[in-house]
Amino acid sequence: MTFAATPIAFIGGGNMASAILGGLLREGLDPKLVDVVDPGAPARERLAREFGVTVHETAGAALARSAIVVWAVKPQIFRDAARAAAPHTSRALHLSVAAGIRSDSIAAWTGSERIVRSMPNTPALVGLGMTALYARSAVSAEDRNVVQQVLAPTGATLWVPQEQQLDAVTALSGSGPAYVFYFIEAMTRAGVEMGLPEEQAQALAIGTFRGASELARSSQEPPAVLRERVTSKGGTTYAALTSMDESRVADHFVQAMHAACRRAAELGDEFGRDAT
Ligand SMILES: NC(=O)C1=CN([C@@H]2O[C@H](COP(=O)(O)OP(=O)(O)OC[C@H]3O[C@@H](n4cnc5c(N)ncnc54)[C@H](O)[C@@H]3O)[C@@H](O)[C@H]2O)C=CC1
Ligand SMILES: O=C(O)[C@@H]1CCC=N1
Repeated sequence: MTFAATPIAFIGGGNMASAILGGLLREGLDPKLVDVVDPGAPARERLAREFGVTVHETAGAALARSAIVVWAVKPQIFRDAARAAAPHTSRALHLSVAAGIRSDSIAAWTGSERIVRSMPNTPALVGLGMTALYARSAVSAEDRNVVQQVLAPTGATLWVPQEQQLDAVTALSGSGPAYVFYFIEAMTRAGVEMGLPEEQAQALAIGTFRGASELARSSQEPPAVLRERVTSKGGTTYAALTSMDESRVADHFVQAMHAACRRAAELGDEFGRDAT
């Protein structure tokens, strides 16, 4: 199966659906093969206008043609959305992007075992996403290959062997772009406080993240060595990092990510199969 000729449905047409769909259409998927279900009129209008796909207010028989169903709804409404779509999607390969919702729940709601859970991130919008994938045992090598093709236009993919590891991925790369934006905001604020115009401070902060990321990615050295190379003894970086260590910034940051990981697991409990 080549994805360019594969009918595909999206349940939920928001940020993540748009990122994946946009990538697929850029790579040559025919928009006539795409159905999107979203009860939100503005989302439907935007998807039809931007992508030329077929939009539906509710799930129905039109979904029966789809070989792949991408679940891109919030965890809180996954169960209701799944119950509405399940009668029409029993033959499909299911790909979920929802945080926390376990594949046991998705299997119970859809009546299917062909389920891949994924955790993408929003840089998928510019083709630089990081997506981790977990497949249930019923998923064939060919299905895995199809999922990788579907996500390839959004960036890099990797498989994790244990479903629980997706909670860690969620805390790391799923939520991670928000941490980077948080640091960009803080660095910009500091630049302004120290006398720079906001526009320049923000450009310097964004460019620094971009350059440092590329350096870390392309270098043979680990990030700790690259950090040490910036840090002259008794110099400015040393002053900043000493202040961060005194405030235990790294410890607090690690704790914050544990909170995100715990929340991912809680979402699975709160909104999963056994939730009341
Ligand atoms: N935004 C992010 O950075 C990431 C989000 N995710 C996951 O992706 C999923 C979707 O998140 P976003 O796209 O950011 O949310 P979003 O709010 O942009 O999109 C969700 C869409 O679902 C629609 N919807 C509501 N009820 C529905 C129903 N019954 N049937 C079909 N569609 C319905 C909404 O109208 C909305 O357009 C979530 O489960 C989230 O955990 C995963 C990785 C990163
Ligand atoms: O904040 C969230 O719950 C979702 C999952 C990862 C990024 N956004």
